[in-house]
Amino acid sequence: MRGISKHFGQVHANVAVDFTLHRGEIHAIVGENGAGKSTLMKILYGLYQPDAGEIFVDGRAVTISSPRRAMQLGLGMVQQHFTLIPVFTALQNIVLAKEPRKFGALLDYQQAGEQIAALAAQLGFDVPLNTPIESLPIGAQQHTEILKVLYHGTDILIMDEPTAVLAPQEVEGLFNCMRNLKSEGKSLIIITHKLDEVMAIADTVTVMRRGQAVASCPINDTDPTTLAEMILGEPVIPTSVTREQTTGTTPLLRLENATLSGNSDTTRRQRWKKVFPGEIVGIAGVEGNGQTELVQVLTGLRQIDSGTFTLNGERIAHIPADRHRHGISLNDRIDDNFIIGHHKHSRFCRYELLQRKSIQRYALNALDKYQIRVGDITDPIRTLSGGNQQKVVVARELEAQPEVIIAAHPTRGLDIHAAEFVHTRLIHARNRAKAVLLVSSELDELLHLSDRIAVMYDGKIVGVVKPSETNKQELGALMLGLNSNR
Ligand SMILES: Nc1ncnc2c1ncn2[C@@H]1O[C@H](COP(=O)(O)OP(=O)(O)OP(=O)(O)O)[C@@H](O)[C@H]1O
Repeated sequence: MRGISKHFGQVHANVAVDFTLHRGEIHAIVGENGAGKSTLMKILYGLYQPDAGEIFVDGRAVTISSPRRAMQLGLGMVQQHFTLIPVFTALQNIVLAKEPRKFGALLDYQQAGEQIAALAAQLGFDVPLNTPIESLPIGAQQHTEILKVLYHGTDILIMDEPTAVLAPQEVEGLFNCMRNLKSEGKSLIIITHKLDEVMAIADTVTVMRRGQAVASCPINDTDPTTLAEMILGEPVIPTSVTREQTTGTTPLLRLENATLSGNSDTTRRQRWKKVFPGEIVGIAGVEGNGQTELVQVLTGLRQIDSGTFTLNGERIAHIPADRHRHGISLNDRIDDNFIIGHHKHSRFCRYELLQRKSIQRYALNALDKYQIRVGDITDPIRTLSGGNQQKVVVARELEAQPEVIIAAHPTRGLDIHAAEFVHTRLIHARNRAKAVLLVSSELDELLHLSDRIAVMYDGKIVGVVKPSETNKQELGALMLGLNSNR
């Protein structure tokens, strides 16, 4: 890609970007939220047209007018938010738009199924091909996306933050798959905010800052500190927050012997849970072990079948795991998204009328505080980069002075700087005697923030440990149900 530029209104998302990918290379793209990474890749995949610049594939100048054209050129993309059809099976999704036929007209799923099962086995994927996508865990959905892209004959695979939704164990599986594809001569582009992942998987790294590609080098010529500095454009100064001694003794949130029937016939049994004021309780677990249901109960989205659940706080913040479904209203304005759920507050609404000026002032203030860069505050929130959308959710929830904070993967998709900012805010909330329940798939985040970590396995809390008295190995074992004697 040479001299690629793209603007949206006032925002210059890409400014004269040069980007080169070699055959058989894994190339990482890093940069702050809103730096222009997704835009560059969407241009390569034909989702956006550049204002200026040229694209060459195999040395040939090409115009990529649509994803269909991109696919013809051997380009495939797994986007931040999957594009699968929930009610279709994995197999139906994979073959969509390239259905195998026999006798010219009849669909031949069997032949396609065999071919795809062989491909899945080769990559080490375990995808139940005949299950509807909506019933599959997120890791299997991602495998389906990858299989779909490869089934369509991809030489260049683009993945936008593929690890953001994966548990640590699944990340290793994805990396193995990437290495396999590379050894077959395929070329891969991965966008990620995690610099240890860049160091582990990439051959080359390109750094983007404010729409420009500011550096590109072999991975052996750099290190995480240098990369972080290039991303920010200034030396990284770690912030430190003091964890104050807090003394509350009345639990703000308590579950006792609570049971909840799952969607299938499993019974979720929460043995014990209480969160004192001024405490961060981390919830660790491999996805699908009851964390989602726990959050649903705590936020009132589902009722328990038996046992007790008490909540002593009045104001509860909820940072949901799936921001597109539960966190924001994609087609609504950015400023309106800042007050969803608080819109009846006298500050924003009088005589049943929204107070536009006051809402805008509030939103502008939050944008500034959380360093969210936007073109126009009245634009639909879907025009923001993924990380900036997440920042809006976090800002809205934390700025409402909640007493209890239920945060599921609050830093998912955030750059290092923004993630650190959110961590600081959660610790501040804790120091001010708020109760925080933090669900995260990142053990480092849990160990860094939590006062206690509860590990979930098969719908139960199988252990509660203090970060100072445990380590990743022990947590990992508990998460796999191997050691539940604590
Ligand atoms: N469809 C669009 N309409 C308007 N603005 C857009 C659109 N798509 C992207 N932008 C803007 O372009 C800029 C770059 O966004 P982009 O999604 O490329 O960033 P990114 O580096 O991928 O960020 P993140 O790490 O948060 O995903 C942002 O300021 C974003 O708001």
